[in-house]
Amino acid sequence: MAIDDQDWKDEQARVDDVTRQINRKMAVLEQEVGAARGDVVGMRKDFWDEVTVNFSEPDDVGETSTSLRQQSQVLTEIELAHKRSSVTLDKLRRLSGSPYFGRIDFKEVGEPATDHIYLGIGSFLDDDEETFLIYDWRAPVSSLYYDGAPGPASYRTPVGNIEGNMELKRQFVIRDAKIDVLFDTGVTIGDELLQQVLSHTADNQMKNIVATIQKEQNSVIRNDRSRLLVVQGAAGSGKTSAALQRVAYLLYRYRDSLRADQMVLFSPNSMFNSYVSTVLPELGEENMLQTTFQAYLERRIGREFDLEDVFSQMEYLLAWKDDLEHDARVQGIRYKSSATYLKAIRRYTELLLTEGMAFRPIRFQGKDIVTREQMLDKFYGFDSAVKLGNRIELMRDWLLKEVSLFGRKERKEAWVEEQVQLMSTDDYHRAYTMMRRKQKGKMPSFDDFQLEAELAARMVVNDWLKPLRKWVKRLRFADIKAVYRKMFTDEVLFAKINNGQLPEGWEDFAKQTVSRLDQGELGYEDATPYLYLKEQLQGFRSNHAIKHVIVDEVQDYSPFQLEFMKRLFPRARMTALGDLNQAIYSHNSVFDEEDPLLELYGKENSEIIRLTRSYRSTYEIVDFTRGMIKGGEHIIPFNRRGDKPQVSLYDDRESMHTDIIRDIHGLQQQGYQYTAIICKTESECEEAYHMLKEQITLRKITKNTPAFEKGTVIIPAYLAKGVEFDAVVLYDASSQQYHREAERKLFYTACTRAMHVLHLYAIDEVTPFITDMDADRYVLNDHRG
Ligand SMILES: Nc1ncnc2c1ncn2[C@@H]1O[C@H](COP(=O)(O)OP(=O)(O)OP(=O)(O)O)[C@@H](O)[C@H]1O
Repeated sequence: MAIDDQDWKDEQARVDDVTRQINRKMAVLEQEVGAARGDVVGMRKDFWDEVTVNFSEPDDVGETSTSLRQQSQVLTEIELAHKRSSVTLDKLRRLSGSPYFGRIDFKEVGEPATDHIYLGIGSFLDDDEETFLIYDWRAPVSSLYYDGAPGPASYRTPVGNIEGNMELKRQFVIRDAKIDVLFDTGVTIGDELLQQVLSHTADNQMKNIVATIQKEQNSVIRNDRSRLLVVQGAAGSGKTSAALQRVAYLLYRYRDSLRADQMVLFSPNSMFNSYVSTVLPELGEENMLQTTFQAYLERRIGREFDLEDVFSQMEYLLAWKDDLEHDARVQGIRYKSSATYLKAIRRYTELLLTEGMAFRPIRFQGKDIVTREQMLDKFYGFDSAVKLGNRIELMRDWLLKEVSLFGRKERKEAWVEEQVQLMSTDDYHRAYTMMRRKQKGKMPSFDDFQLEAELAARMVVNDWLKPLRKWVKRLRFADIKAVYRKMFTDEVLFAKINNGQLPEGWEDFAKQTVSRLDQGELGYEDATPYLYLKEQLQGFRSNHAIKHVIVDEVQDYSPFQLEFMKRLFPRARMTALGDLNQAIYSHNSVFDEEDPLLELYGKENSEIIRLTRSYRSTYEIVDFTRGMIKGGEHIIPFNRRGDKPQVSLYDDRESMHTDIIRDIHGLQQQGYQYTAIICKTESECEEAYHMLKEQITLRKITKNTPAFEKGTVIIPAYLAKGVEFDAVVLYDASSQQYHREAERKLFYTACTRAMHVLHLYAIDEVTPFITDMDADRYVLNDHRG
């Protein structure tokens, strides 16, 4: 809706006024912060002058500690005030150039006047601290802006619903305190503004979207009812964005009881972690904890095995060979990621209460301290009601005692005497000091030589037994690897724990599992089950401090892994975001079957929100990509226009490379700063990189790349998950590379990374994922002879 000149002038006058007030407040705060900083530094320096330190009499000691406590309290208060002022100052700095982005006029039922509510990324009060000149976008009243249209409207507050009438909804773009764009709008947050925002080029970090949050995204952000919130959304529908604004919202809404370090985000890889890490600080909030599931597995079992990571597994599976070994591995992966396997392991642990446990004997220099049989006798000698975890703990205490008894006897052995002779002067001095301490100042006597030698022997034995004790304390005597391995060597046992039957392909994948274990390796598909079994035996390690877990790209998790996470964070609520069409791994996905995710906390505690509008890519790119997946017609492209994707076909690789190089140069000239050449695998990236790197400046992205940076990159499709580029050049979209159904989602994921330009190159024949769709969704350039 057009705004008349007077309106524009009035609004600019208000911007000027608010900015003036912000700047004034900033000047005051800057002084305060400077002074407080001086106070803290001064206090720290003078700390000891201000307190009376006297330890000579008991009364003085009391007085001294009170004085110390008071001083440190004063210091803490000053520091806290300093921190608060710094945070406010940061917020004001962010507001000063662009104080707000929206306005609503709302007349509450029963109130005489209409309120003019201006929304920004933080709130700001006038000098009297009474009137809100700017409301925080997360305040209850702000939801009107995102959800309502002019007319009767209401919003929820902690004390109930407020009804009224929205008389106006206005949007602004303010830069350097000058209004650039101003218009009134209807239901949705103006398409015009979205057009502007979305036509910008990519950035090396994700941006906040608070000015243009859409209604359905707002329902994700403000949902605080369910234990589990599942967000299923198309590629580019704003799942990650909504999740991050949701964290900011929750931190605001529950600011008295929720801190950023009580929330954790599970990301698909570490590059993604860096990509999203600026959104919350931009919104004035501290970052939540960020990790990957892989990093967690590494930490828990990376020392026990040569642990395969999910990307290496992916490389193996994509280097597809039509052989039995490959098929068996896929069958194994599917089974091992299922909830059925989880139940089988539970049954197995029940059986272990009566038989089948495996132990490593406790030995020292070839001598048995406790044999395997003795350990089994002890383990199965406990009352049957004692749980596995408790038994292992009791075993640990018993074994430590046995090691001590053994050590005492060992002191008289000849090797100990030899070691005593070899002791360094320092060590001997240690033994001597220990002896004097025992004697409590008595005069040395003739027997002391005897005692000194005994203590030296004790020291030697203790030092030598230290690693063994540590090993016992870490419960390494429970041979979890053997217990896990046994499942795959005993088919009767396996059938028994698996509903009386062997899963399909068991013989083959069991052999593979055993062979890898014997080489000290653990496949990615075995990692979580192994850890689960380990925890069943040794007790679960759970994190009670975390109150909220956000799982991005949740389709990449198996039901097994999600169950595991639920146990890992027993007190947490979960937000799970994903897209069925981007489930690129071979394992079962939590999105595979009939919403197994909803079983996790029970349907009554779960809610699902679907996002169908796609914002990242132009209309033409979305129209093309949705043509390659089932149900694609439900994805609604945002109406930002661009060129149709170009598909170029060649006879040979050399001509294809020549054109790719020309294409990249052209894209650079057009000002696109983020361009990706996306390959299927890392090995394909490697080959292409060598062919292209002389002619274009190219950076190779691998699973170890920590941060997303500007320029032209070459990247395997599975690592491009979650991020976006101005232009995507899809390297080798030929039918030879992409034709198996299992590759469809990977191909889709790669293509949906493009914001403005999508160019695909192929040799001989184009993938059926493209040729099966209407030819008018793309432009074909056939360069074959
Ligand atoms: N309401 C919005 N206003 C402005 N930009 C938006 C909005 N929603 C999404 N976007 C933009 O769309 C792009 C895609 O968003 P995001 O990465 O959050 O989507 P996603 O659903 O997680 O995507 P994918 O599953 O494909 O990784 C981002 O550039 C984001 O800034």
